[in-house]
Amino acid sequence: MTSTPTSSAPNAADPQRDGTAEPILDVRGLRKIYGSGDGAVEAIRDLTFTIAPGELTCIVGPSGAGKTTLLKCIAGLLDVTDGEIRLEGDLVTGPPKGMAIVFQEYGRSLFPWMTVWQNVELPLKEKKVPAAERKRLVTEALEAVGLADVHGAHPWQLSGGMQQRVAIARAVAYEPHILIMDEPFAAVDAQTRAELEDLVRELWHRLGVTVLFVTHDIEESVYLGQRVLVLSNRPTVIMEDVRIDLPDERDQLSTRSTKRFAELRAHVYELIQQAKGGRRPETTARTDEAGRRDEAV
Ligand SMILES: Nc1ncnc2c1ncn2[C@@H]1O[C@H](COP(=O)(O)OP(=O)(O)OP(=O)(O)O)[C@@H](O)[C@H]1O
Repeated sequence: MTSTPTSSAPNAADPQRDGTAEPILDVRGLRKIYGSGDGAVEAIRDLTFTIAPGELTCIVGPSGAGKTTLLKCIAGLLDVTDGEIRLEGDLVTGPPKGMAIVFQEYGRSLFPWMTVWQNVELPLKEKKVPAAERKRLVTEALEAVGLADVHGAHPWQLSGGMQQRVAIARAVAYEPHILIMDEPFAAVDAQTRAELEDLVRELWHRLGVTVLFVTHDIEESVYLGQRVLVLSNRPTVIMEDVRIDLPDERDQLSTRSTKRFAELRAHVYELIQQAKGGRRPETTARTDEAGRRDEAV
């Protein structure tokens, strides 16, 4: 296994690691089994991690590892089988107020009959934000994602990348405490993807929002994150919590061409390969209800 030092060059916002902040998100002993009996599928076996306020954390794992299941549990869209999830100290039992989610399928998450402005404004109306405040929030959000001049267009008149910017504007206008992004750039071309990655880092810096970003793309996770949580194969546990000790100022060209970037990418890649091959960390043994030790291989 590639050895990767994880304690040098602290990044800008890293209060959790030095113990100065209460976690905004606290996932403890999370287990999720779909169905029951012979047809039961154990998607997540045992996940425990915390996210500090203001952190930008990426999650990667092999296909089918349980990434979407984890996000759905965090978003209160799925009941957990065991364990608990707390957001800002409160147990998650349904969609939490301080959370916004950006999905991969922007085409399905925007309403085609509404203008860009109306799409961004909609959750604010549902939140009963007064009209003047809505106008300010929508204006600022559209400016932040570079779409102020197309506010009257409909989503289908925009490129895929622009539509995803609308979805991001809608999320940030909501002023979430935590922004969850589920493979948001999987469906756009490489150049647009790079622009959107930089947009996420810029908004994260500017707004101070906590970001949890799920991706299939190892390079993307290293470029974006302060941490990368690498998940094992199903039933999921954490393979490693990798600290991304790259400088906070990142640039698509220079950052990606550094030696450290290459080392971190290789390390995460190797972990994923090991996960695909069935390796699991030694600490994933779990005792089931009958008291039997269920050793991970
Ligand atoms: N509703 C469901 N009922 C039964 N099994 C399910 C259900 N949803 C997901 N699963 C199973 O749980 C496991 C994890 O699925 P999940 O979609 O969370 O993985 P993922 O890591 O997001 O996958 P991908 O990377 O391919 O998007 C998979 O084996 C999947 O088949």
